[in-house]
Amino acid sequence: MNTPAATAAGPEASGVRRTRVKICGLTRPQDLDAAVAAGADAIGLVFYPPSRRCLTLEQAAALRARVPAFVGVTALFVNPEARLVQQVIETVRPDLLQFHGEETPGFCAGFETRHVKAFRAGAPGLATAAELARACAAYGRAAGWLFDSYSAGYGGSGSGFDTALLAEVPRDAGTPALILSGGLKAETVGGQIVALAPFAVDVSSGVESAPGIKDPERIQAFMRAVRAADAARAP
Ligand SMILES: O=C(O)c1ccccc1NCC(=O)[C@H](O)[C@H](O)COP(=O)(O)O
Repeated sequence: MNTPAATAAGPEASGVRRTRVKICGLTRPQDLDAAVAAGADAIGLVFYPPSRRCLTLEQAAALRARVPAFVGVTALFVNPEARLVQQVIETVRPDLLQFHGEETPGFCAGFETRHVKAFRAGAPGLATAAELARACAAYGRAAGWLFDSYSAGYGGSGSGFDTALLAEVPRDAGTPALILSGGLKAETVGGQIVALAPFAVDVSSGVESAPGIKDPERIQAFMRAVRAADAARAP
């Protein structure tokens, strides 16, 4: 469960006043349009075959073509072959790669496209705040560190984690952006934003009616909750 525990990083730590939002695991054009219309900053496309949200290159390229200027596209992988990542880069042209598996820092940084490294908070080796902070430090070339829950599978599970584990994650200017994820929904995201001041939040299950099927009303409710929390913590 996501608990808005106090951490070393208070709402002022990042200086962020508008929390960025990524809607992840899109599979249908109408869901993409709904995310863009609701004001999402970025969308995520999954390239992990066991996932019910996994796309073919052709499906992903068709979705990508609908994304307007200034909305980012992120391609998600779990322990991929470099060849798949390269194919996605060439076919889909994502703005960011997002790695959810045990990819090494060198692998993640070995492509011309920048990346986000996802961490499963609470997993063996990432089960204390100090362990999580140490793991982040190894991925200093990432554009962002995304914190997800530790559950069966590698992500998009809809379950949260104890956010006290984020207490030692570096938040200095110039460090990778802190992206909060894992089981967020309209009812809970505001409290997390006020407590943790993440640079961005990332949601999939919490705006779905079924895996891979987004619900426009849940997307809108999620965006409203984020904006209300931003307003609540404005100076
Ligand atoms: O969506 C998937 O099926 C998936 C599979 C493997 C790795 C990552 C995956 N999704 C990641 C995300 O959707 C988000 O980054 C994050 O995990 C949020 O998930 P949720 O708890 O469902 O909001």
